[in-house]
Amino acid sequence: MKLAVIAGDGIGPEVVDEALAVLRAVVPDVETTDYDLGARRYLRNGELLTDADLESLREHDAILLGAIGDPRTVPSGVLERGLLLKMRFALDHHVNLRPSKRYDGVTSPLAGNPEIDFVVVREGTEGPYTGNGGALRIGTPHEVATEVSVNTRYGVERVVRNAFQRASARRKKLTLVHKTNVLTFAGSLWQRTVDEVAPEFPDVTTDYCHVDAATIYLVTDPGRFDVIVTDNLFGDIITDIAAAIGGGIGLAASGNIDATGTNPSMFEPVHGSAPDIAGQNKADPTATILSTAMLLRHLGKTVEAGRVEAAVVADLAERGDAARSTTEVGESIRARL
Ligand SMILES: NC(=O)c1ccc[n+]([C@@H]2O[C@H](COP(=O)([O-])OP(=O)(O)OC[C@H]3O[C@@H](n4cnc5c(N)ncnc54)[C@H](O)[C@@H]3O)[C@@H](O)[C@H]2O)c1
Ligand SMILES: CC(C)[C@H](C(=O)O)[C@@H](O)C(=O)O
Ligand SMILES: [Mg+2]
Repeated sequence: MKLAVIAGDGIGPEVVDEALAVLRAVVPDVETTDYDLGARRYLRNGELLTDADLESLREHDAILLGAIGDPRTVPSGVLERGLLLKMRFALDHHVNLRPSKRYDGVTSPLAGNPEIDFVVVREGTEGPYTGNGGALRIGTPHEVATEVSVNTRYGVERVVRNAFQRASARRKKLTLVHKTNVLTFAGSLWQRTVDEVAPEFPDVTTDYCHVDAATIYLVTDPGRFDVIVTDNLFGDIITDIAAAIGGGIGLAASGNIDATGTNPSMFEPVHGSAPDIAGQNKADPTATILSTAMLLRHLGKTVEAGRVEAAVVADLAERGDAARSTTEVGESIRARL
């Protein structure tokens, strides 16, 4: 198994260290290649993600990433767009898979500590993320900025079909989250695509929620969701809510998947570089460890993935509220493998 490792910025290296130690314990012969990508390299030589980096990343079975972005030293968007999004787009990571699950022993901030178990299939290569737009008369009172959302039938259909497949393998309910009452061009394309793919999955019930209402239901009635399919930006926003209700951003894992298998998929925590706690051994590495389990499962290493998940589940069941350091959590999970 050849794994590319991008520790990245802020807490990235801290959480990735713990995840790699877990991974090495279950797959001792994993071959890793470290990539110096992120703020340090950008500030040193201006490089973000070169063609050579991409070519080399493609030689791996999968990519593990910590976090990208260092708002204290690099202007917002430079690393996020020029590196992270460039990689997701270049490697055609169209399925951004973000499960939300409240594990036993974890307390949700929601009243009654409800069971939470749904998956967001976030489109990963289109929407308002494509960089299609611009600004005129910058800095003047007449400045105009546009950020165009790109939605193609091809791009929407492939994630919708992927989401149906996942729903069919789960509780058989698919909810489209969008804003069809206002974003009528894109909304119509998404809704029609869901309606047209639905007959291929007669066992799956479909539902629709405007994204604003979805934020209500996520905190009042998360049990109504099984699989959510949504666009890139709505998916970004609701998966931070999904992380929070599931017990915290430190537990939320994700996969950026090229479902065709042409390019290596990339696994990373949902959270960012958390500059407020970076370098303090405070970040929870659980999200990155669970992302590693997703990576193993994606590569067909189901036994190893199951071992990692079981160790995390056992640790969470007994974790309690006492604050633990990054390294303590990592050690505790490894001890339970
Ligand atoms: N995929 C990524 O690499 C990714 C994702 C989100 C944000 N970012 C970038 O990260 C930087 C910081 O962004 P932000 O502050 O909006 O979001 P963030 O996710 O980094 O932090 C939000 C809050 O969550 C906390 N947090 C995050 N991860 C945690 C963990 N593992 N354990 C405990 N607490 C944790 C932080 O301390 C902070 O209070 C920005 O540059 C942003 O663009 C990158
Ligand atoms: C850093 C940013 C580009 C990224 C996104 O918006 O996809 C992040 O917020 C995430 O959720 O992975
Ligand atoms: Mg986000």
